[in-house]
This record gives sequence, structure tokens and C-alpha cells, in this order.
Amino acid sequence: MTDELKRGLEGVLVAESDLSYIDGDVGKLVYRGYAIEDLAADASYEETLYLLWHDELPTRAQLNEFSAAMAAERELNDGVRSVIRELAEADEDPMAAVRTIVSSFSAFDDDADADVTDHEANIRKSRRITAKTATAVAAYDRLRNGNEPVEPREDLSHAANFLYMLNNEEPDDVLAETFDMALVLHADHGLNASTFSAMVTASTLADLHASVTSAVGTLSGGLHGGANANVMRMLKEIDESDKDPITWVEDALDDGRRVAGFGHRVYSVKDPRATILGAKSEELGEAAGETKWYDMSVEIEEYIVEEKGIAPNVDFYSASMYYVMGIPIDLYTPIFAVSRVGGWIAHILEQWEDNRLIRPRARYVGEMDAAFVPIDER
Ligand SMILES: CC(=O)SCCNC(=O)CCNC(=O)[C@H](O)C(C)(C)COP(=O)(O)OP(=O)(O)OC[C@H]1O[C@@H](n2cnc3c(N)ncnc32)[C@H](O)[C@@H]1OP(=O)(O)O
Ligand SMILES: O=C([O-])CC(=O)C(=O)O
Repeated sequence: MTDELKRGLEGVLVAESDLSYIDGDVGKLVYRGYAIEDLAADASYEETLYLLWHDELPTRAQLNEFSAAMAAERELNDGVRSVIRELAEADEDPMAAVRTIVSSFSAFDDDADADVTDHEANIRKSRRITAKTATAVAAYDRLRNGNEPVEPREDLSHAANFLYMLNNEEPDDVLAETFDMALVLHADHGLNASTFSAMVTASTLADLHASVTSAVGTLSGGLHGGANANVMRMLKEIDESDKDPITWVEDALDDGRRVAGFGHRVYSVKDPRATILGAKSEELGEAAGETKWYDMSVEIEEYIVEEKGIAPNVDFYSASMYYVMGIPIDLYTPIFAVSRVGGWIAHILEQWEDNRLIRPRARYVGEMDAAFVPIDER
């Protein structure tokens, strides 16, 4: 037992994993050995999920079977629909809504009572949770805007079907492929905070729904997944201010504010996902004739890298890219969850393969030997 204190568990190894590897010094990310650049360019989200859940890339036949089985789970049952409707009526924050909705899935899951050691049941639940999270986010957005949810279609990919359900319009190939790529890029990232919280919950032998629900709550915070929406809010605030982007950022830093979308616990250089998303943001901006958000982002990046030595993370360029795609700002983090749910599940399943309760210690710095005073004598 060591008494060395590692605040924020920085650099502490707590598990072995063969899911994803990050070299933060050179900006390298791989899923099961495959470079993120290759997966982003050529693999679909379903293919990536198969890789994460089943150890290897699927053959065409395996992928077709896997994708069809996931697509068959897209529909929501009436119980979940009414939960979503009530949350939308209450105008719940979208990430809080996702947390509650994911939790509610278990009430209607045929395998809810299966033991956590039942791998086949876990895979069935994994497919359901992943498929239904996308449907639920789209339905939530429609209902809060006074529209009826759009029923999922099984003939579309996970990405295309999500955009179809969100907009009640089949996306063109560019939009569907871009969104699919975003899902691939966000699917896994080592022991990030939300994945770790899923693992902590799973390590108690709480079930998949409990573990994923923990993770959704953890992802919502502004230091983690919540940063993507904060980036876009910042870009809009700058645009509406009378300051140029550099002055705005200088003032924010002088006020002790953090600039959303910059900095990372593991990367000391630019996040490789930000490089890919930046290029896509530029491409989509040019195609839409609106490069303002991308240009502003580049200006901010150049300044912060130069002045502060802090590089952009995944959340920086996804913001301007989603904005050009017409996705509502407060859905950016729910969309992160729509993808990352696959990574959470992969780590939960890996945790259960060789489970040990996760339970660190705190150094006690409180009082000792306090004399207890009965309540009426205090
Ligand atoms: C999907 C994701 O979760 S990616 C991360 C998304 N989060 C964000 O973009 C929010 C903004 N970023 C941050 O707050 C941080 O960089 C984190 C939380 C991501 C990582 O934090 P940590 O590893 O704990 O680094 P820490 O907070 O110790 O920062 C180190 C130094 O860099 C500075 N710094 C780090 N990020 C930023 C930032 N975005 N803006 C300004 N300064 C920053 C800190 O002030 C600190 O400086 P100091 O040593 O002079 O006090
Ligand atoms: O790894 C982290 O700490 C945060 C992150 O980039 C992610 O979860 O994708």
C-alpha cells in the first residue's frame, strides 16, 4: 500500500485493456490496434462496435448479421415512450433526460433479471441499449419541439437512421457518412471519466443498465463530454460580442476561465480526432458557404497553441461541424453518448471478464478523537 497521492488518478494504471490505446505525446489513437484515421475513413459505426465488442473486425456476413440484429432493436416500447414524453414536457436538460431514459430501458428489457455473468444476455442488452439510445435522443428532440417522434427504419445505417429520425428526412450521403465518422471517432477512448465510472459501477456487479447510466451522468459534465456544446456556445458568444476572437479569448483567460475544447489529461499535443473533425468541419463549411465558425476556430486554435501551449481536443471541431450539419447545440453531448455507449459497454464487458471491485482510498485529513456531544448539548 502506497501513501503517494495521485489527484484525479493522473497516470495511475488500474486495469489492463485491449480496447483502445492512446499515445498522448504523439497524438496517436488506436482501437484494438487499428489507427483511428483508418477506422474514420473506412469503417462504419456498426463495424467499429463489432470490433470493440467481439475482438476483431467482422467479415461482410458477420457485419450484416450484427447490423440487422442492432437495427431490429431500434424501436422503443410504450413505457419508454411515455418517459420520454414526460421529460420533454418538463423541458428536462437533454443529458439529464438521456440519463433517465437509459435507466428506464431496464424496466422493459426482457433480460433485465439475467445474471451479469450471462454473456449472451449482456450482448442482447448491449444491442438494445445502443440501438435505443439513438432512437430516444431523436424522439426527445422531436417531442420537446412539439413534433411526434419519427419511427426508426431498419433499412438505414445507425448513423443515417439517427439523422432520419431527428429531421424526419433521409440524410444525403455526405451527412450520413459524416455523422457515421463522428460516431466512429467518439466510440472509445481508454479510461476516460465516463468509461471509468461505468467500470466502477460494473465492478460492484451492478448490471449493464446501472453501469451505462452512471457513465451518462459522468459524460454530461463540462470538463468531459459537455465541452462540445460549450465550444459552440463560446463561438456564438464571440460572434455576438463586439470583440475579435483573440481578444475575447485573451479576456476569458485573464478572467481565469477555461476555453472549452482545449486541454486533455492524456494528450499533450493535438488530439488526432480533432485533426479529422477539423478537416470535416472545413469541408462541410465550404460546401454550405459558411466557413465563419471553422475560421474562428482555427484562429482560436493558433492563438491558444502559441500562447498557452494547450492543444484542441475532440470537442473543439466537432462543435462547428455539428453546427453546420444543423444539429441543435444541446444535442451535441447526447450525440456523444449515442456513440460512446458502445465503448462503455465494451469496457464493462471487459471488466466482467476478470472482475475485481474498484475501490481506491482517500488520505484522511480530518479530525481524530473528537469527543461526541449529544445533540441537545451542542
Ligand atoms: C471528451 C473530453 O472529455 S475531452 C476534454 C473536454 N473538456 C474540455 O475541453 C474542458 C476544458 N479543458 C479542461 O478543463 C482540462 O484541459 C481538462 C479537464 C480536460 C484536463 O484537465 P487536467 O488534466 O486536470 O489538467 P489541469 O486542469 O491540471 O490543467 C493543466 C494546466 O492547463 C491549464 N488548462 C487546461 N485546460 C485549459 C483550458 N481549456 N483553458 C485554459 N487553461 C487550461 C490549466 O489551467 C492548468 O494550468 P496551471 O497549471 O497554470 O494551473
Ligand atoms: O479521454 C478522456 O479523458 C476524454 C476524451 O477525450 C474522451 O473521452 O474521448
